[in-house]
Amino acid sequence: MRSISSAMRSLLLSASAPSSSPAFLPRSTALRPLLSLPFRPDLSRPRPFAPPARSLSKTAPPAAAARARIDERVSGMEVQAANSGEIHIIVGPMFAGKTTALLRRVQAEAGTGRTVALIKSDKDNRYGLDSVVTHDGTKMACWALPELSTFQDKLGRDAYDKVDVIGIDEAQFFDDLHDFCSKAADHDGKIVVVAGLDGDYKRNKFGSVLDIIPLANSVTKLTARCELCDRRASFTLRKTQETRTELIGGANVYMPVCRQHYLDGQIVIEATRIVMDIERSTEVARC
Ligand SMILES: Nc1ncnc2c1ncn2[C@@H]1O[C@H](COP(=O)(O)OP(=O)(O)O)[C@@H](O)[C@H]1O
Ligand SMILES: Cc1cn([C@H]2C[C@H](O)[C@@H](COP(=O)(O)O)O2)c(=O)[nH]c1=O
Ligand SMILES: [Zn+2]
Repeated sequence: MRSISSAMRSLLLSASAPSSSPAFLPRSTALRPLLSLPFRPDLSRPRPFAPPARSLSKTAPPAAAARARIDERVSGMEVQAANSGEIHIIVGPMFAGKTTALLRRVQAEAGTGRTVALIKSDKDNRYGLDSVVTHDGTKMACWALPELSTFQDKLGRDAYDKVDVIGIDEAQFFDDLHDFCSKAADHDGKIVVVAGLDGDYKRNKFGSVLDIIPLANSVTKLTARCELCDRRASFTLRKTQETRTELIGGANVYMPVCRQHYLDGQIVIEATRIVMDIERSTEVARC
C-alpha cells in the first residue's frame, strides 16, 4: 500500500468496499525494435489515393497501353497499402497496464515477421529516454521524440517505408497525434498502436488521445486496482497540490482509484488546500 498523507488516508480509508482485483496482463520481455524484413515492393512514394487508370481503347499504341497497365497495378498496390492501415487505441488511468499491453501487441507483431518501431514522448524521462518501460520494469527500445512529425526524418525515408507497425506510448503528450496517425494509417498503410491517458488528474480529456477515436479500428479502456479498496480503478488521483496538467511522475505523485475514492479524494485535497491557506494567513497575521 503506497503511503499517502495522513489526512487523506484517514478520510478515505473510512469507506468499506468489497475487494475484487482485476486480472493483470502477463509480463512481457524486452525486445530490440526490428528494422529488417525480406524485400518488399518499394512503395516509397505513396501518392494520394488515385482510382485505377481507365483502360485505354484498343487503338492505343502498345507502349501507352503497357504504361497504363503498370499505372493500374501500382495504384492498386497503393490502395492495398492504404487499406492495410489500422489504428488501435489503449487508454485508462495510470497503472492500468496500457504500456504493458502496447509492448505485448508490438512484440506479437514483430513475432509474425513484421517490422516494428516504438515511439514515446521525450517528456517522459522517468525511466530513461531510450526505452519504453512499464511500471513493472519491462522495457523495449524506442525513439523518444518531442513531436511525432519528426519520426520519418529521424528514421529516414527508406527505413520508414519498411516499418509495418508503429507503437506510440504516452500519446497524451503529442500535440500532432491526430495528423500523424491519420497519415500513417490512411496514407502509408501502417498499423498504429497508441497507448495513453484518456483523462488527466481532473478527469478532463488529456491531449489529443480522444480525438483519434473516430479514426480507430479499436478502442480499449483498461482499469487498474484502486489503491484504497482494491476495486477496479478508472481514474488517476494526484496526491500533491500541483495544479498544472503536465506533471511527470509515478506512484510518488499519482494513484489509481475507483469513482468513490476519486470523489472522496477531491474533497480531501480541497479540504487540505483550505487548511493550508488558513495556516498561511494565520502565519502572515502573526508577522
Ligand atoms: N494500483 C495498481 N493497479 C494495477 N497495477 C498496478 C498498481 N500499482 C502498480 N501496478 C503495476 O503496474 C503494472 C502496469 O504498468 P504499466 O503497463 O506501465 O501501466 P500504465 O502504462 O497503464 O501506467 C501492473 O502490471 C502492476 O504490476
Ligand atoms: C494523471 C496525469 C498524469 N500525468 C503524467 C504522469 C506520468 O508521467 C504520465 C502517465 O504515465 P503512465 O504511463 O500512464 O503511468 O503522465 C500528467 O502529466 N498529468 C496528469 O494529470
Ligand atoms: Zn476505491
